[in-house]
Amino acid sequence: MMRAYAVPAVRAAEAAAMEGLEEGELMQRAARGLAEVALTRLEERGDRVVVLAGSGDNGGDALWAGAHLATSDANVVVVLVGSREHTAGLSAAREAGAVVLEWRSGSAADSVRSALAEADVVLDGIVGIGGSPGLPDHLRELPDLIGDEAYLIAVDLPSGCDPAGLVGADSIFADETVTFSLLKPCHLMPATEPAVGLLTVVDIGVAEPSSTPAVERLTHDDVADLWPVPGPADDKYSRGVLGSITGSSAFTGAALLSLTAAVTAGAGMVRYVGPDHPAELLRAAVPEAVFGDGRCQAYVFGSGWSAEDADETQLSVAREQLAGDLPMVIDAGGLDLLSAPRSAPTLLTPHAGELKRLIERLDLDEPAGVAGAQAVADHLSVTVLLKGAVTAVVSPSAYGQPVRTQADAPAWLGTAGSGDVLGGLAGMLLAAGLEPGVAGALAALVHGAAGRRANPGGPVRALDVAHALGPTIAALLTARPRSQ
Ligand SMILES: NC(=O)C1=CN([C@@H]2O[C@H](COP(=O)(O)OP(=O)(O)OC[C@H]3O[C@@H](n4cnc5c(N)ncnc54)[C@H](O)[C@@H]3O)[C@@H](O)[C@H]2O)[C@@H](O)CC1
Repeated sequence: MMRAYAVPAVRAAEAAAMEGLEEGELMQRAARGLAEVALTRLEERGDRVVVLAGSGDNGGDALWAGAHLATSDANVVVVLVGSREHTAGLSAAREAGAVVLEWRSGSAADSVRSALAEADVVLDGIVGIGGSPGLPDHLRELPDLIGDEAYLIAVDLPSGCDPAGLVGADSIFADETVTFSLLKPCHLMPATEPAVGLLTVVDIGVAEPSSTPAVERLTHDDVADLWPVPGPADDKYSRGVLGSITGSSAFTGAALLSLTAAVTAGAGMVRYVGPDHPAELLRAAVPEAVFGDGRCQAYVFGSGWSAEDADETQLSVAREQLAGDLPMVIDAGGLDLLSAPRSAPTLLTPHAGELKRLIERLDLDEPAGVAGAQAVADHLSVTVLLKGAVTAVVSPSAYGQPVRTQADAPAWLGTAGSGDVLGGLAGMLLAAGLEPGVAGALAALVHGAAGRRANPGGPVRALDVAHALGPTIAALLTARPRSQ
């Protein structure tokens, strides 16, 4: 499990770690760890380093690391970009032989431009967790000035990223981010993670807070502890029966993909509710399915139909179940049916466009992203799984749960029908008794992993992803035994 903590919790943990240490010791540890990483990255690249140093302690880390690098014979140019700088760090860098330039306002001098264009490694110490979203105005052109060959290491976080990870803004896009002991939300959130690059954690001795993290991410090692593995006393009913109200005459494939995913991922049983056209196809393609409504432990509905042209039986079963108390995954067209809070466990699975529509229909204030998903989750008392390259699972604030994010999927998974597979998979997990937050995160992880396994390094079709679920789950379950 990866956990990221909000800035106040990080600051409190750092303050606790500093008690009993000499002043500046944490910064020294951070700078040494950072310099070690930079030295390794320099090995095959050259010896020219540019240190971009801002006003705060983040700049201090970068300056001290610059001093270490200069002592190790790197050719270091410091560029001071803030209104002031960490005095001791700057003196150390100077004494170690670094050249010091300034770019505090306006456009960059030629000396700064050529240092940036020729750098082998750039350390971004402009701003860290004390920063607000966006680069300072005068540094907007900075990303264009850094040579294509340079390896860009962000100190703690890429400057310009919202530390909370909620707002996308102009920022540095790093090849690697070196952070210290604790992850921050921006490292794992959809709006900011793309700027982070490879994430390296240097342990500087700050202990993990005991408070709830702001963001959590499941890793492959967590799957065995969470996946509903049947025991000898189980049968198809106790394992969970999923009702799938998916597909339509126009979108027959959505039903096929949803059911195939649920069956392949290990549903005890799947009941299909829908018109003849997908049903005939399903009788041949998913012989395990049972047709017509009946006793279920959870439902998935909405994939492959819209509320305007859905089949009448589908609509009436969906509406009846919506008013009932069974867990549900609500996908695609089904999202239009929900306007009032639901007390039973509910997982909505919109993509960004569907979330935007939902926010507009519900007349909520937040525009989009994780904040938008949170507003919907709070308004409807549901868990929202916002699909994307980084998928976020957001539960109502009252639950006190962290935002869960997963980034397991190759970009090839952005293909028609992929979401139908995810819906069937998540539905199967709800039917097995998992709560929506865990079911959503686990489904996103397994879906992404199956997307890789279906055709490593190349394009995938959704049906292959659904077929890859069984072997993917087996591999995840057998890679590490369940904890006791
Ligand atoms: N507290 C500690 O013990 C440790 C702190 N560390 C470092 O300290 C950093 C936090 O230091 P600070 O609290 O000084 O904060 P920062 O270094 O992130 O920066 C705050 C400074 O940047 C300015 N600033 C804010 N937003 C800006 C923006 N968008 N553009 C430009 N300037 C902006 C502020 O006016 C302030 O001067 C961490 O990210 C980490 O790198 C590390 O040394 C590890 C130990």
